[in-house]
Amino acid sequence: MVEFDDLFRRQLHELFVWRRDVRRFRTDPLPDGTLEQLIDTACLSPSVGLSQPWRFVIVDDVARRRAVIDDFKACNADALNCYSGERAGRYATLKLSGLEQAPSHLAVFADKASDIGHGLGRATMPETIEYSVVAAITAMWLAARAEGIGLGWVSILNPDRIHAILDVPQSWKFIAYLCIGYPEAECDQPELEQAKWEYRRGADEFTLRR
Ligand SMILES: Cc1cc2c(cc1C)N(C[C@H](O)[C@H](O)[C@H](O)COP(=O)(O)O)c1[nH]c(=O)[nH]c(=O)c1N2
Repeated sequence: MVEFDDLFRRQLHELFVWRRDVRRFRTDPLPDGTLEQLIDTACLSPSVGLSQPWRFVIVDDVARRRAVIDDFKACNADALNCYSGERAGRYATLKLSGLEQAPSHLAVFADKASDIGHGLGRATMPETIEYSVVAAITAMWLAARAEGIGLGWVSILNPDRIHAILDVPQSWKFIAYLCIGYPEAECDQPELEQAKWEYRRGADEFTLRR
């Protein structure tokens, strides 16, 4: 039996407040085994039917990393074209990935074909496989922050292209490309809020009672 006290609860809250999506990394590598430990922790996450559909690809190969960076640049240029006027100007100033500096790259997929869990819980909602992988990424995000490690989620990518670059099974659906490393700075405010792109709203805006 494990119990958590008030100090732990306060610190856990601070962990939530100080977790950031990080785009600005120091280039020094993580200590050996750190990434594997974070993956171990992520694997403690809930998953539909205990399906454990997360699949992790540690991307060390320089040519594959370069191809991912090129894909990000192309997708980000396309994304910029979707805006006009002042919003476009602001988008152009945003830093939306730390791919060039982050010492570790981790791609995360959902295995749609795995029989682990025997289909429990997903007959009516097959997308719960993807939800389970996102739950694991969130756990990893918090676990990393607790170690002083930053994580940045990059989604401005072409999933088919990432699939080809990383040469993974067809049944794997691309979920996330994560940049991981020590952050240049800590902050309790989202970078997009600092850049006045969007602001964090109160929970009452998103909560209904019925
Ligand atoms: C599914 C998904 C996908 C992305 C993100 C997040 C999530 C959940 N975020 C990070 C996002 O911008 C960030 O979480 C919010 O701005 C809030 O900031 P904090 O995470 O609280 O620092 C993100 N950030 C970024 O710079 N480039 C990106 O491609 C993405 N993609």
